[in-house]
Amino acid sequence: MSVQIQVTEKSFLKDMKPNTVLKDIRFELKKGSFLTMIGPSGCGKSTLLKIIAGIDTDYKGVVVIGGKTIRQPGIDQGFIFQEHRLFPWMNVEQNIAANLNLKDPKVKLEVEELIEIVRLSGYEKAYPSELSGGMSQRVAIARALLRNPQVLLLDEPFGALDAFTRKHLQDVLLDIWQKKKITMILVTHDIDESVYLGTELAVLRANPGQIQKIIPIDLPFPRSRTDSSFQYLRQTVLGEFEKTESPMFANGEGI
Ligand SMILES: Nc1ncnc2c1ncn2[C@@H]1O[C@H](COP(=O)(O)OP(=O)(O)OP(=O)(O)O)[C@@H](O)[C@H]1O
Repeated sequence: MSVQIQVTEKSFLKDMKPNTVLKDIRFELKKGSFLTMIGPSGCGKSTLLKIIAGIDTDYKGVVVIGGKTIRQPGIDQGFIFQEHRLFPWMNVEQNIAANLNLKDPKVKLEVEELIEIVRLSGYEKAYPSELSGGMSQRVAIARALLRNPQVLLLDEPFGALDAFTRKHLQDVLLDIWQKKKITMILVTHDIDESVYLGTELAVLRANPGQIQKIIPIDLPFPRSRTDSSFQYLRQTVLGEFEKTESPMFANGEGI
């Protein structure tokens, strides 16, 4: 399903006055795109994601997913947070099924398939306390996928993980994206991650949050971080960062 986003204005109250956080954000994604989004802290990335998810409806504009105007959260918009938010009293398969009945053979089969896709076979009966952060995040991803979302929205999903686990989960996510052909929108603070995953990359600037540039990432998959074309795109993204004039970008690290 295609995604059309038009956020003409989003404000929050600050010191009793409206403070414009997002302004004139307009873009369209084709079905199966993978948009990565980066920008300085506080530029409104999470707010934009919540608007697309239908969690925040207090803004001027419209979000249309597959021809339907989004006015509330729904199963078409899966949302993955930085922390996994699993139920501690449920095991892996119960967490994935959540409010769906695991005794239903169709649900059970789909849960089993997803456990394989997110590479958690053997951990079906494990509880969140027995899982690493990366494993827990894979459970959260499987739970969202079971609802067959049109769009999967991911807010810094790997931000709390170590570099090795993060790289592994990036490949798991790409695998899911290729198998399920879901449109993905992922917010990250990591330039490498944004170039490694995205088919297009949006750089946002702050005060108010606006799109600085949308950069197409035309590299074939699987991608190699050491390729000169990868490095070239990384530099292009860095150049756009510097234009956002945040001192945090100056050393070329993550944001
Ligand atoms: N519920 C709220 N009430 C008031 N202001 C808010 C609220 N949520 C976000 N803001 C403000 O909106 C701006 C954008 O916040 P948001 O969390 O979307 O930024 P972000 O780009 O995701 O930041 P970060 O990269 O640090 O996570 C910030 O100035 C923040 O203080």
